[in-house]
Amino acid sequence: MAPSNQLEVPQKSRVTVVGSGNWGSVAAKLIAFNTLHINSFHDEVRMWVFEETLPSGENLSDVINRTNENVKYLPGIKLPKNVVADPDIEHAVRDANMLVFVTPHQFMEGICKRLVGKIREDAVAISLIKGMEVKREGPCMISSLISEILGISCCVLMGANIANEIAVEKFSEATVGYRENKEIAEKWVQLFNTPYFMVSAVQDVEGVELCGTLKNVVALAAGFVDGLEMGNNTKAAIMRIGLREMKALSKLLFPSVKDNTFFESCGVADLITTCLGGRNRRCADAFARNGGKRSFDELEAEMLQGQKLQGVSTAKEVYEVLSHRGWLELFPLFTTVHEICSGRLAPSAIVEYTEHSARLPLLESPVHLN
Ligand SMILES: NC(=O)C1=CN([C@@H]2O[C@H](COP(=O)(O)OP(=O)(O)OC[C@H]3O[C@@H](n4cnc5c(N)ncnc54)[C@H](O)[C@@H]3O)[C@@H](O)[C@H]2O)C=CC1
Ligand SMILES: O=C(CO)COP(=O)(O)O
Repeated sequence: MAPSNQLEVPQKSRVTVVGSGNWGSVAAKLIAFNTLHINSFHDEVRMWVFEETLPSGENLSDVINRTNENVKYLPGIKLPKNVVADPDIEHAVRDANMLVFVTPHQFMEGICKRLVGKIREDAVAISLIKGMEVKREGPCMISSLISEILGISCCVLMGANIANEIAVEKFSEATVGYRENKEIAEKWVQLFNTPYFMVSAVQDVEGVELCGTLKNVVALAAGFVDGLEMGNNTKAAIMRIGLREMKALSKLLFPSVKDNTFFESCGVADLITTCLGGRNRRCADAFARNGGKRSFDELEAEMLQGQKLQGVSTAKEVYEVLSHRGWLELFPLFTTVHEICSGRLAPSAIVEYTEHSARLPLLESPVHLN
């Protein structure tokens, strides 16, 4: 029997980051700084790498571990030495009780299915992923997908977070969304918060996640306007109307979504930064300048070098939800963005249809629509 005067040492939390793209690598950098400095976390941060062979013939994960740099997705930034790249996903998650999911959203269902039965029983998750899946029953947010497939609680972290800016430690803010357990949310805040990355928590997981997801569709609209050289007033109009549609759709889908969430970093601030400086905006700008003649797949491959756009597939997913529920006419901006991306309308349609949207008196009383 253990001597009765022996103090029980609390177990340190072990963190694994599932994903190592542009934001995934920066998230690992933020987290690894904190795990080194906060006693309740184990120093090492595992980062699962979707393995690929670099032009040099080396594996990406080997290069990250040798150079402490993700030379493909975050070149020029040193990662702390306690970030360990691991190409074996089951091995990477095995010992972790805090799982940070940060991959493009289209890969998450497959990843979760691979992890069933492979994670610790006491594991909790957070999703940094901006996107959704559409099932026969309706939209399924990525945090719900994680919770449902893996049977664990899942918070979200979203915000005005262009990864390359946070990588060089420029100040920004982020919002953690949680469902019930404030203690877990506070632990996530502690894990991410640094002097240049200010994180706060709100009890509105769907509101936070829908903000992060839907703003990518508005960013495409903003990019079209830039590509058409329509100027700042038009772009501001697109952002305002987009925000209105974001709020209306979020509340229609989840009546519990709170108005205040749209004023957090995950809301209006993320919308602004993505419409000014994001990848979705940049590719949509090029799409419009080419008169819609080069596909988004082609532009993504050429302009992003392996990084992935989320807005184009999200626009399609949103369109499916709207169409299934008979709401297309209530959301002209969201609808038009998908129709432009899929080649049914010219990029200039964004303004014609948005003018129509601006005149719609709708969406303040969504209860009528259910
Ligand atoms: N980059 C940014 O500034 C920000 C991104 N986000 C969100 O974070 C999420 C992840 O984006 P990033 O880290 O930027 O990724 P990324 O777009 O830079 O990189 C793509 C990633 O997907 C991986 N990949 C490619 N094929 C795969 C497959 N079949 N299965 C699994 N993984 C595969 C690649 O290895 C790479 O890690 C997205 O939802 C994005 O919207 C959120 C905030 C900021
Ligand atoms: O989500 C982002 C910033 O918060 C990044 O947006 P992009 O994927 O358009 O670059």
